[in-house]
Amino acid sequence: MNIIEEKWTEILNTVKEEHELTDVSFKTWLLPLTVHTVENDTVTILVPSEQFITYISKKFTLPLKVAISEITGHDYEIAFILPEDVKQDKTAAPAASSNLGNTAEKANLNPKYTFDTFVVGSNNKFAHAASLAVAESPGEIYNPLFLYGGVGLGKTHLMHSIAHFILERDPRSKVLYVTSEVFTNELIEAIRNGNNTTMTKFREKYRNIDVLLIDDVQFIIGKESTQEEFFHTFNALHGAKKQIIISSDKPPKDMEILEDRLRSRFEWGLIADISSPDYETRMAILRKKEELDGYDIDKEVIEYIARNIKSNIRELEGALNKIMAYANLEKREVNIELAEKVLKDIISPNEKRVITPELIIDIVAEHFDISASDLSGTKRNSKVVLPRQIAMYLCREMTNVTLKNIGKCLGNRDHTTIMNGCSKIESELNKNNETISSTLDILKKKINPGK
Ligand SMILES: Nc1ncnc2c1ncn2[C@@H]1O[C@H](COP(=O)(O)OP(=O)(O)OP(=O)(O)O)[C@@H](O)[C@H]1O
Repeated sequence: MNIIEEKWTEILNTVKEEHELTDVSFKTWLLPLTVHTVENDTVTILVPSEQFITYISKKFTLPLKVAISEITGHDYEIAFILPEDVKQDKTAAPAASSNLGNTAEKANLNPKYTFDTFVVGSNNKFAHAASLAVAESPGEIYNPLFLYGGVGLGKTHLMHSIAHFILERDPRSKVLYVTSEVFTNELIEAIRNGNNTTMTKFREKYRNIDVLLIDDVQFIIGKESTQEEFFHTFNALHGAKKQIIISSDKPPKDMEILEDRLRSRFEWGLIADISSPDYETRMAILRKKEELDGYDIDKEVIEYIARNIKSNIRELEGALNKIMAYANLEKREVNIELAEKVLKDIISPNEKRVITPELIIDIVAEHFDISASDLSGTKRNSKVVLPRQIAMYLCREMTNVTLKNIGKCLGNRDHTTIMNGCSKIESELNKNNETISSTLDILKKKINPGK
């Protein structure tokens, strides 16, 4: 064993300390690196993944060189090699330092969605590494970063993680996270006001930032003026080397009615997908949630959930929450019998999603960032009234449940209240209220992703 191999752990730890790498960066980039050869004063380092050799070489060549020199007292050149090129001795480009943005503003982020709480599995390994690379060097390497995957698989969680990471490193950075729904609604509002000031304000908000994260971009596709405005926003930010991160339910090539000029822009940077988690990842996610929420649950119960809920992590977490809520309410022990009882509506034998008022209420509440009990409660402020009417409307549209029973699920309201709520939404739709209609489209898709 040569001195570099002998001191490899110390070298990596020195890079970590001197460059203040977080544990997640250290684990993702440095720990997987191993010494391949040391010859002619060159250390060749084996990088396990092809996708990130450019990033690793750009980011870590110099720090590794310095750490090696400090620890061994001797200067070495650094080269990188991939497993498939081991015999061909292919090397990568030298390093450059990174440089983050400046001035202030905090985005609207969920504090729980960070890299630390994100479980990495084979389904999201690439998307996670791509997100971390962008978080570490916004605007520099992969621009835009386009994340895609099915409903509830962690796209939003990753986007928020990137935003938190950037803001933690540089609190002055202007980071803005919005759903495409918010972008569309603000644009509709600005156009509706019909004066230049509101449009100028809208443009200032979206173009005068360092990092724009736009979630669920599929919902702006086909909306002409939103697409047009987004195109110009994209160009302005990209041209100024500002980072853009986009999420969608499918890759740009499969977005049928996407304009070609936007499609090609979406494909400029890096496209990374998230697929459904395998059993081990589902177990790890449930374990993580158990740890974060301070639960102590029987392994059998966790395994039961992981075995039966396969394609949506939101549902996976929802199942655990439901069991815990039920156990608390009924003061019952959390065991497999309880899990089977509580989850019987979710876990149907043919795995078809059963659309119930409870499911609709949960999804509407989450969408509007309020609790399900707010929806069925008696509060009458603007934050809950519209979501409640929307929940009533969707329950009637998407289930065969009677008005009376919908009323029961929504805090024992009588059937005329439900009818009135539905009529309010219908009359908005008749007035071509685009905001409500796009919100309903999004919610229907969340409730019934297969449709
Ligand atoms: N790998 C993961 N580790 C831990 N939690 C995860 C992971 N992936 C998803 N989750 C959790 O699952 C839930 C749903 O994830 P998220 O909202 O990010 O999905 P999404 O892909 O954006 O869904 P949608 O298509 O509906 O917008 C969140 O509570 C999130 O924290």
